[in-house]
Amino acid sequence: MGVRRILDVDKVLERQDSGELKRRLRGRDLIGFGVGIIIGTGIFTLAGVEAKTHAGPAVTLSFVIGAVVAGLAALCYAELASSVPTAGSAYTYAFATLGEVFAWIIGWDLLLEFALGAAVVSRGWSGYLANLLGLSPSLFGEEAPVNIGAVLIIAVLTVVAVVGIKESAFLTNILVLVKVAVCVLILAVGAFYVKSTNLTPFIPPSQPSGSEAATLHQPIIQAALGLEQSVYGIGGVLTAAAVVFFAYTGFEALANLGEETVNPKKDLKVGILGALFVCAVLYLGVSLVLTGMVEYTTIDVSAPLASAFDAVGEHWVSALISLGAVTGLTSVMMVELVTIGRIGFAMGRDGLLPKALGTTHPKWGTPHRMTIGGAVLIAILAALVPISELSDMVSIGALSAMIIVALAVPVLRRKRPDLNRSFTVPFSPVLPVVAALACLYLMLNLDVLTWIRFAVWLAVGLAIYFAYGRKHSKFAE
Ligand SMILES: NC(=[NH2+])NCCC[C@H](N)C(=O)O
Repeated sequence: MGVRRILDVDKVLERQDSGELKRRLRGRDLIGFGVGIIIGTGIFTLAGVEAKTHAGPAVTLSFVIGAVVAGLAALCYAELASSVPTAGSAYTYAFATLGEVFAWIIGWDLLLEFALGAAVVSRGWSGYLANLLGLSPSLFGEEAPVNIGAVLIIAVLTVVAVVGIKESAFLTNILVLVKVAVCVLILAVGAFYVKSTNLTPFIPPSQPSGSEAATLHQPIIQAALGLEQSVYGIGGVLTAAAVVFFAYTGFEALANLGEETVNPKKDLKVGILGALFVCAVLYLGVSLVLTGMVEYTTIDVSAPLASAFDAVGEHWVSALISLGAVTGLTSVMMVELVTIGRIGFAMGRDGLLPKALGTTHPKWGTPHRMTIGGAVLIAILAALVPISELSDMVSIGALSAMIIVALAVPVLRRKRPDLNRSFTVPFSPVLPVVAALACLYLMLNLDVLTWIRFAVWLAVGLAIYFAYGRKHSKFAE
């Protein structure tokens, strides 16, 4: 009993027609949402930071590794999202394959990923805006006791998310056009300033890291095996790959839009794989241009791309980059808020969260209670806590959900061979297992402190499940 409560896939499919959420999204909107949440701080900041500190010019290789792992996971998401379209994504897939307690843990994990994603990005947004408009750092900067900028942007975007999915898609599409244009501009202008001397040696030789990092800040695999700490070399490229993986996370949000897509069987797979592909191409280009323009040891980590263009006298490009970053981060938060609403809605509908959260607004057709509730928590967090360094928590959350999703692919094929699958991962079960192992490997390259925080989060989640969800679940009735 209990642990083995499994949600019947046919029940999930029946809900397709419940009409609680409104089917208003087309393929173009999904690509917009996908690119909207994917391109953000990862490419604007982390690429430069990791080139300087871990990988040198080979940070482009780290982005290739990240793209391959994200691509494998995306194939698995594409299969499940197009065969079992739902607002719950990984949470629902886990419910249909592994059972309720796993579903709860994954749902809890996704809430962490998307809430922290929004909170971390809102603080970054506030800082960029302050730079762009010369606003006071005591209200908008990291040192602000209450980060007003972060709260304001979350509040505004929450209104849009509540009013409608079509409105959210419209705003996201516009923001995405601006940020993609800025990325293309970086490539077009930057290409003229690439010097091959900056790119050689492409993989700087491995060297002992100057300072011994405290155990808490070592990759858990290094700490566990007592490996010597070093930077650059192949090891540095892999460490950087785990960090820049953050840049690819977020595409999973599309799998939460299955009940709002006009033609989910066709459009979800195209959206997930298409958005990731577009972003990967841009990332590889931008990271190559950045490391080709600036000698990696001299990268300015506070604004790597903008200062690279300032250094060559192209100040107009650097101004547009700041604009691209602000619009880019706005769309990331927009999609995070939309997604939080759907995940909590799906969990509330099953009774694992309060049932009131699992309802939609009669007029707007959005999960308004969960969206507003989630946004309030995000705003409080972003206002008061300097959480910028928590981006690794977002990655660990995304990676662990990806592992479950990858494993759910072969499990669901065995349980329900009859399902109408409009897309299938090639070479299952080999490819899904490789995907899961690759995600696990990147997780092991995240630091000890991130693992401890993650374990605490999951423990709190389990406690809540046994105190609340287990009794209130629809399956307990
Ligand atoms: N839910 C998430 N994974 N959110 C984080 C998205 C981060 C985005 N990929 C970036 O580079 O800024």
